[in-house]
Amino acid sequence: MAATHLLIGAGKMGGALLSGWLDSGLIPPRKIVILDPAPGPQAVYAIERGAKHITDPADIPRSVRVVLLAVKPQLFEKIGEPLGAVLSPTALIVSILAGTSLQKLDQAFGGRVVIRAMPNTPAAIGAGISAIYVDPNIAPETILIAENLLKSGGEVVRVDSEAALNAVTAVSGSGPAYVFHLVEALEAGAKDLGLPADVAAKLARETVIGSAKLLDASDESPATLRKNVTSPNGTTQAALDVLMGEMGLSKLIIAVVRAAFARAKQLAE
Ligand SMILES: NC(=O)C1=CN([C@@H]2O[C@H](COP(=O)(O)OP(=O)(O)OC[C@H]3O[C@@H](n4cnc5c(N)ncnc54)[C@H](O)[C@@H]3O)[C@@H](O)[C@H]2O)C=CC1
Ligand SMILES: O=C(O)[C@@H]1CCC=N1
Repeated sequence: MAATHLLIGAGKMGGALLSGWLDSGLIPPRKIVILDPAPGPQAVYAIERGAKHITDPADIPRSVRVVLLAVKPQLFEKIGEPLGAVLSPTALIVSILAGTSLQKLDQAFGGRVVIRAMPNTPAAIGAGISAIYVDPNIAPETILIAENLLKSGGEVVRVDSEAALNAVTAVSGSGPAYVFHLVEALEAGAKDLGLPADVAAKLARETVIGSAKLLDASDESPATLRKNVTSPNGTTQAALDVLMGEMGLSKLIIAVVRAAFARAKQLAE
């Protein structure tokens, strides 16, 4: 069975998407080639099941038709053009690199169809959200191939400008880190009140997991679910007076996503 799909960079995000391909049965392992000098655990699992592992771009099979590019943006500067020289001229390139513009990608992969996407790590368990931007001239069947690569990791939305991908990166690409830090912060708050470390960690973790599951299962908005916790003049009200006050979380999160957005734009320069 000739390999058709190439993953370049099988680290945290490339590996997460690779897990989705295998778990959903979208691509059989024998059709996958992994180019990475130090593949992560999901890639090792795929290689054990028949995916081909290479470390030299010269070994990329000519049969490869679809490429998922998932190396660090800084590395792309070095390996982009050499890759362009060896890939099939008809290969479709899907790039998940933060802030790496289509213009830069086209310089390396000129003549090939290139689609930019921004996934997130919950894709590893099929609970991700990805956004893609596609040039309006790209054929629907080609777009479908790119969407399917991401759909095995969760939901996919389309944005209508390349610039919007930098905002997506700041919100959902980096977003899981904000939520995990919320767990860390809640744990710190629990310890500050004198709870034992193991109890603090469990309370924080299960509160975030349970709230996310409730949000997922409920038809109510996040605002209604928040109000459902809040008794007039009760404890939650006292907390929300701080959380939603003058220097509250909304202002902080707006500053947070703006910082990520600025960095994504900087990477594109
Ligand atoms: N981690 C995340 O949550 C997300 C990451 N991204 C994007 O995904 C890309 C990868 O990020 P991570 O997976 O976090 O990084 P990572 O460092 O976990 O993975 C990068 C992989 O590239 C490999 N690599 C190094 N040199 C290579 C070479 N010459 N050829 C092929 N592979 C090589 C490394 O061994 C590593 O396995 C970045 O461009 C990032 O912007 C996008 C969305 C979310
Ligand atoms: O931190 C980063 O640059 C990448 C992009 C989105 C999540 N991780």
